[in-house]
Amino acid sequence: MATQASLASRCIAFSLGILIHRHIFAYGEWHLCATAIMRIHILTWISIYLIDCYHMRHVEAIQDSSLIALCYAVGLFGSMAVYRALFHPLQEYPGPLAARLTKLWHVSKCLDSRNHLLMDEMHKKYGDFVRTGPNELTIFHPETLATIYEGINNPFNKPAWYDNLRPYTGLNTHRSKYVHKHRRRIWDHAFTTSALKSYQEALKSISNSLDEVIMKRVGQPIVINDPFYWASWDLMGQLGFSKSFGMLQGQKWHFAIQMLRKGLEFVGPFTPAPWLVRIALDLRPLPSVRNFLKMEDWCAREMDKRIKISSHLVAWSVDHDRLQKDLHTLYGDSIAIIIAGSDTVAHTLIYVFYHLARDPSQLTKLREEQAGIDLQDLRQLQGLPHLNGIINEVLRLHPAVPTGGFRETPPEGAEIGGRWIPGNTLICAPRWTISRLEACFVQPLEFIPERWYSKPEMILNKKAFSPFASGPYYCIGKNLAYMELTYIISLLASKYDVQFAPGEDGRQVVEDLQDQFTAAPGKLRLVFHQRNTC
Ligand code: HEM
Repeated sequence: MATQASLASRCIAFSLGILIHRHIFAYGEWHLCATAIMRIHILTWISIYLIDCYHMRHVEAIQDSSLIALCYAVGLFGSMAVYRALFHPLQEYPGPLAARLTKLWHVSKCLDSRNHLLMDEMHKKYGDFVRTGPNELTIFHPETLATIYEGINNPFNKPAWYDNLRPYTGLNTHRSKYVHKHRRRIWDHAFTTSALKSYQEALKSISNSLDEVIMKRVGQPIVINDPFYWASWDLMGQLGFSKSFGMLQGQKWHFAIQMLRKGLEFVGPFTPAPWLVRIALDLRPLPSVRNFLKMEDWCAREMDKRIKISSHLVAWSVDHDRLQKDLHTLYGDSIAIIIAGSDTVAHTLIYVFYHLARDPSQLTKLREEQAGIDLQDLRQLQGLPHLNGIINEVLRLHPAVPTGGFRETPPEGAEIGGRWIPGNTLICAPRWTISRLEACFVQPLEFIPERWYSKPEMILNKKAFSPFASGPYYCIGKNLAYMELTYIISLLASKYDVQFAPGEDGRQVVEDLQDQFTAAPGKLRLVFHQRNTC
């Protein structure tokens, strides 16, 4: 009798697993409730065990409840696996079998945060359209970036990944187009031409501090990553919170930024599975997760002190008497300012100087076009073709956001690169591979700044170049980034010769690059020499 009851309960558990998949989990988004779902399942398991304890011995109760849980799991995950492998609308697209079944495949492959290399390998193996998740396509067709981003009324949506900062939501993470449009208008005030002009003084002062740091180490090997990160973070601290982090002055990392950079380490491996990010943030099992949360708190506290770029954002909430209501948005915005504005620029500077050290003729060309130019006049610098060519070529070969910037097709589906993609499919378009396609650039792996001004025939398809994205979510800091890059590169190029440090061959900076949504380059050791102007 007891055996029959146990068998019946296991059959019920198995069927329940299938039903829950087919009628509940197969619809809508569940990532935000991932921790609650996990807890409900564990509690149910414990409850079954306690009920069993009334009419069984302790060991039998454990066995029985575990078998019921196992049958339920087989029903649930079995149903998912059969549907994903055999009946899913993305069925026709090639890709690894494990990737069709679960995103845990992707997580396991990204433990070293080299998603850009993994995706490149997928492209070589499977072609332009690869199924990299149960409901995800990674598309390498040159048209993809333009299709998913461009156009004021672009129908593509931001997917679940952008909920990672919840409850905070910054400009870059609003998924509602309506809310984003409204917040973007407020942000726009901080990036007008006159606002950018008002940031020049801070930029020049921080660039001078950077110059002093390099000057002190002239003739000696220097890991250039540190000063470039310090400079870009100090500037964002100054603009975002009206307070530099003081890293260039102290020549050491600020604790909050150190926490942030350690915290970002968990973004790389967990990026493919937003539900896993949610569980990690709620349960805080890893030091990197705790660091990330500490950094969020720090940003929230600094935002309370507001000013400069932030002052434009805070002023609107104050004027509309909704400061308290907007706090989570303002905290999210402060995280957006410092992460989006600092990591990206430092990354780009590191690769610019990597290329200058590899090919000294680039420095010569930069100096030739500097002749007769007032290096303090940022407008003149922005018109220099070779300088801009170098920046664009670095952004092409080393995009600061190598694979991130995911989108979801609209519910009715969409065409990308001549193929119809079903609705609500997650689309990944890895810039790192697309901007190196032979179909789009002549000698795609070579560093040729001239292709951006005197050799346009070397660009076969400009749509493959989208380092700042485009359309309604394009990078609001693009002009600020060019302003920073042109000024800092010109200043250092005019004063120093640069070469690889003894024993440095430039491989580490490229090979150790980590893709953590924004990218973290490997170490680069350089030697700066004061320029001989005689
Ligand atoms: C080389 C420098 C930079 C690069 C390559 C870059 C790249 C990008 C990209 C690709 C996006 C779109 C991300 C997505 O779709 O999820 C983006 C968005 C954004 N960037 Fe940048 N960025 C740079 C510098 C900056 C700077 C200096 C700031 C200044 C605060 C900034 C602030 C932002 C913000 C706030 C967004 C979100 C815009 C929105 O959703 O409306 N970025 N950036």
